[in-house]
Order: sequence, then structure tokens, then C-alpha cells
Amino acid sequence: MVLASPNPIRSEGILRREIPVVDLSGERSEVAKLIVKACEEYGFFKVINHGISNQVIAKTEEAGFGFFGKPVLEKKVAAPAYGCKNIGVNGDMGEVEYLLLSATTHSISHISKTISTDPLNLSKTLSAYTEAVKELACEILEVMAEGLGVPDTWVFSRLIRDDESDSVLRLNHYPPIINRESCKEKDKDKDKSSQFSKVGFGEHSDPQILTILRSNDVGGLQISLPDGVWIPVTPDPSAFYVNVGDVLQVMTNGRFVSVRHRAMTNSYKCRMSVAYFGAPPLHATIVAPSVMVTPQRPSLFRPFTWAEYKKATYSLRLGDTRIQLFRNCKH
Ligand SMILES: C=C1C[C@]23C[C@@]1(O)CC[C@H]2[C@@]12CC[C@H](O)[C@@](C)(C(=O)O1)[C@H]2[C@@H]3C(=O)O
Ligand SMILES: O=C(O)CCC(=O)C(=O)O
Ligand SMILES: [Fe+2]
Repeated sequence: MVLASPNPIRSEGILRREIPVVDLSGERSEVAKLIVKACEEYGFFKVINHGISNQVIAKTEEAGFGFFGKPVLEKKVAAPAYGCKNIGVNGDMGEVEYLLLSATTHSISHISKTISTDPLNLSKTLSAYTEAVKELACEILEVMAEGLGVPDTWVFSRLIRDDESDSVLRLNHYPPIINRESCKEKDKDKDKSSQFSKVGFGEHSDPQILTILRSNDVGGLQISLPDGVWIPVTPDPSAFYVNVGDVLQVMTNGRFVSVRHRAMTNSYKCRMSVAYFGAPPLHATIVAPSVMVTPQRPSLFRPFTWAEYKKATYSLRLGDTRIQLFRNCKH
């Protein structure tokens, strides 16, 4: 069965829009249609029946909590892969600590030796997780290409499957924090969840092709709709959430929009999320396949390499919109 519930629903007097849900065990052409619709309307959806084993997921969560539970000085030996509060190098801050590593066997094995007393086990766990989410990302991208009517259905996934793909894995840990200033306001009209929380990871879009995200059972992720409304994403540890990244927006010639999102802290519980960012190789040229470009929809972006895009991303702040820098001057 395939489910999708993109319609607004009313609960406790608040208008809530439900996140689209795609059941990957459904009929392929139906799944393709739902994925395309979700990416056009939200740039974001949830996948269930994804086929990734509970064991792979549980071991990664255990490894993540094991690492973040260590004393700060022990975690700091993993710097620059480990970071706390500083996001990037341009002054962005958040109530988050993280491990950010290249999604390659070599990088995973290297970091495992630095941070674990049982490096082989940690390396196996993180590699199995990375391989599983990479395969899920590729599968989704291939069904998506079918749904878009692109004849070369590997056009997106090939970039991630490439041995030189620049994909990354990120573990984020948000300790519980009470925003005392907000508590003082006692604004009864405000949504309770945002009233007491602080920004863990500020508003941004992911620059890559596709992000496959999962968290423990603690909420905090919010997505922004094109009309500027923020919607909280209900946590579901058995599911994965999928974000359209900037590169996919370019490769669909603007038909899909990369989703702006942020993560808030919880006042009482630790949130941990694991994100796989599927990216092209640095030298790959990013350009929309010809079927995405028509006289009615002329090419919106100029061709560029992922290296160029990444350089622009890292020269800007977290919340900046970089995609505009690559717009075709003709339009
Ligand atoms: C402030 C920054 C951190 C970031 C690079 C950037 O200059 C702007 C984009 C940020 C982001 C957001 C999504 C991913 O978490 C990330 C790894 C990425 O590719 O772009 C981070 C970058 C980072 O933390 O290094
Ligand atoms: O923790 C989350 O849910 C979101 C993290 C995120 O957006 C990121 O790492 O880019
Ligand atoms: Fe993100």
C-alpha cells in the first residue's frame, strides 16, 4: 500500500500540514508519482518500508550515543571531524555537537581508529550504515528519474555511485536545553514545542543531491514550506526522511526545490540525528538532463562543477541561498 497525506489537517485549532509518506514497497509507478509530487510540493518526504535492517540502524545509534557520551577532551581528538557549537567556519553557531566525515571506507576507518577502543567494530558499523543509506538514496533517485520521464534513469544516482563521489556522513547530537528567555515570555499562543527550545542547527538547505536523514525518537526537525510556514516533523525512528538538495533543484531545472529546514533542541531529551548527504564527485558537471529543459521551461542555471558549488557554499553562511549565484543570466 502507498500512503501520502499532503493535505492540511486541523488539530487543537492549529492548521497542520502532514508530511508526505512514501511506502517504498508499493507499486513502482505509483511510488514514482508520489516521490515526484512530494519533491515538487515539499522537497521533503518520509519513507517507510525502506528495507534497511533494524540492526544496522540500532548499532549506528548505539555507536553515536557511545561517542557523544564521552568526555569532551576525548571527543576533541577527532577534530576537525568533531565539532561543538561551531557549524562551518563562517561564524554559524548552534546547540549541537557533531561528527562530520567523508562517506568513504578510508575516512570511516581513519576516524574509527581515532575515537574508538574497538575501531574495527565501529568502522564496520558506520560502513554498513553508509552503504545501506547510499543504496536507499540511489534507489529513490532512480525511481524519481522514472517519475520525471528521464530516459537515462541513472542520471542522478550515477553521481552518488561514482567511486569519487564527495558524499558525507554527519552525526548530530543535541543535548537538552531550556530556553529560559522564552519561558519568561509565557506567550500562551505560541506553539509549546518552539516556546521552550533553542536552535540546534539553524535554517539552511542542503547543498548536495539528496539527504537521507534519521533520528532517535526525539523531535526537533522542522521544514519550511515555500509560503514560509514552518512545519514540525514528527520523529519516527523506524523511517527515513529525504531532503531535496540544491544540486537536485538544478538538475530538475527548478521543478524540485531544495527544502529549507532547521533543528531545534528538546528541553528534556537528547536528540541524535544521522544524515547521509549524497553528493557528486568534485569534477562532475552539474547540468539538467535535456528532457527537463523545454521552450516553456528554459534552462534556469548555468552548468558548473560540484567543486565550484562546494566552494561557494563554504564561502557563505549556513542560511545563505547559494543557488542564485548559478542562475543563467539569460533568465
Ligand atoms: C556554515 C556552513 C556549514 C556547512 C558549510 C557552510 O558554509 C554552509 C552549508 C553548511 C552545510 C549544511 C548541510 C550539511 O550539514 C553540510 C555538511 C554541508 O554540506 O553544508 C554543512 C556544512 C558544514 O557543516 O561543514
Ligand atoms: O538534525 C537534524 O534533524 C537536521 C540536521 C541537518 O539539517 C544537517 O545536518 O544538515
Ligand atoms: Fe541539513
